[in-house]
Amino acid sequence: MKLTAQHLTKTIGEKKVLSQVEFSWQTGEIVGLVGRNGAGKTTLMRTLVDQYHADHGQVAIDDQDLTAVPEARQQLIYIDPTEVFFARLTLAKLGRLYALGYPTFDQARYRSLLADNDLVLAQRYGELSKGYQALVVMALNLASAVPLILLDEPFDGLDLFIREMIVKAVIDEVADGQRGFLIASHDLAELDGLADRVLFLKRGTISKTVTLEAVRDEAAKLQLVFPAMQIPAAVRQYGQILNVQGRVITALFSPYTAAVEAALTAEQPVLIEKLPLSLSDLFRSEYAEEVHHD
Ligand SMILES: Nc1ncnc2c1ncn2[C@@H]1O[C@H](COP(=O)(O)OP(=O)(O)OP(=O)(O)O)[C@@H](O)[C@H]1O
Repeated sequence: MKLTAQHLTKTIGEKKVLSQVEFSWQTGEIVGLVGRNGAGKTTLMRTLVDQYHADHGQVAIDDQDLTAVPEARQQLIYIDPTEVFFARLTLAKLGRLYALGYPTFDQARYRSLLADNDLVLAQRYGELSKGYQALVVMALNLASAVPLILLDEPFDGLDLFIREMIVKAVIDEVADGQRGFLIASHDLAELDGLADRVLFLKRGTISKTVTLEAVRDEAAKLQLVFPAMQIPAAVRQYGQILNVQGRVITALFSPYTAAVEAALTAEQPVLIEKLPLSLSDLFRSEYAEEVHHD
């Protein structure tokens, strides 16, 4: 099953929050969604499920346009625990509520997921700590048995063990290819190990899509020191400077080809060393220019 978003545009007040957003995502895939604060990640999720009506554009699941075939939305879930009703409801009531919206909802699985974490049906959502609230949201997502699951900041404020539980649940769920996750997160380290592909949201649109494995094959993060104090032109021409400390330059070269390597070697570096390339480096490189402009 595949979700396709095309030309999605959403203006809120005077602000064009989303502009011509295009991407696809399918079951079996874990896709990360990253962007700076206010980039529009939550708005994108809300627009995908029609909580916000798009001004333009389409969202389709397989070949079914969600506006023309609204029941196809039951293949897609976005739980927004900031909705006011959440806090006052018991976990039992939340289960019943989601079972109304999602006919596939499995009450037995919901109860068992809660019990695994010592959560009791009579407890009110609003009385739980942040980590346990996150586990309830995950239990609702999984019990809904919906193929395409949107997670908005699922790791925010969670301790290591609860984070690991959520990561494990996501990995287990995609293993048989029946489910897919789109995860918006600022936890780049967590997404790095988890996402197959990462969408970068910038100025309201998907500015870049990165398959982490592919980028690690074709790009290189290098630490460089040159005899002269000045940064050689080749570094600026082929690379994106991530950091300069004294004479030590850290830069990202994407792609890192034989020609780029030759151009750098021609500058007779005193040090040229490959460093592990992380999602944080790609994030820094993608948004560096915005930071300088702020
Ligand atoms: N209901 C709303 N009313 C007014 N402005 C809104 C509303 N929803 C979103 N926005 C604006 O849209 C922009 C994008 O917000 P959004 O919450 O989607 O960003 P985000 O990428 O999820 O941010 P963060 O990482 O900080 O959570 C912001 O400028 C925000 O103020």
